[in-house]
Amino acid sequence: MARKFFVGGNWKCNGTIEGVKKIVTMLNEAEVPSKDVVEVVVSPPFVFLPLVKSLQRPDFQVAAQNCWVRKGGAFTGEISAEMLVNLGIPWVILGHSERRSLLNESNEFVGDKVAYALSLGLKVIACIGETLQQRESGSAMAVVAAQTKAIADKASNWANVVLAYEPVWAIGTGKVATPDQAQEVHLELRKWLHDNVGAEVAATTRIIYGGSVNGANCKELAAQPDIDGFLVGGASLKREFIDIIKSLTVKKSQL
Ligand SMILES: O=C[C@H](O)COP(=O)(O)O
Repeated sequence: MARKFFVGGNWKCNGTIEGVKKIVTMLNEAEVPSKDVVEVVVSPPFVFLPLVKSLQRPDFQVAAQNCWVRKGGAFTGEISAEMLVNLGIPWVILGHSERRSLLNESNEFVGDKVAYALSLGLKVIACIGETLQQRESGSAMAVVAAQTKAIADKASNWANVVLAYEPVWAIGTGKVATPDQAQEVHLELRKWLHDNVGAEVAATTRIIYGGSVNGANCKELAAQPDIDGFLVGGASLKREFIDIIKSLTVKKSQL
């Protein structure tokens, strides 16, 4: 089964009502491949989710940027997975490196979150990635394997998981991984899934890349055989996000 190209736009902690409306209008007017070819999911901050969902074109979907690890209740400031389901939000980003590093989310905590969100029927963009220090010390693959294992240990339904490889050193830095660097990790991750979860999951799970993706570098990355799309930060707030949505041409493996 072919893996459908996936492009996520993570707006992070940005936006105003006016700004959000402008981005949605820009995306609504864009000519892009059909949803049978590319799956587009934009992730505004929680407070703008209903607005974006109500204004956005029907072929695009929305994602929350986080949710609580268990059933909601007395957890001031948190948003529960149940609430996302209630609002009809189909996707949630979990384990983003900004949450792992700034809010001390551990591998196990992220694994629990992924499992709980999946158990309620949400689809999950699960983020993993190594720091520069970890890459330079040669432990990049061990780090992403441990992060993936914490998810795999608890995840029930891989059909609803997109794995986002986001090297921390490439996030918001303008320092994108080279297509070869990204492909190398994606291929290793697919092998890890094959050996530890199963051949079917390895063949069908989308592994997307994030970290300084923009309109200029997206095509070469998208041509790599194991890069199944992108999770885009800064550029998802700009017109070039449309170029990224359209970046899938012919895979290197198909040439
Ligand atoms: O979730 C998106 C990533 O953090 C990438 O962000 P960036 O495209 O601004 O580097």
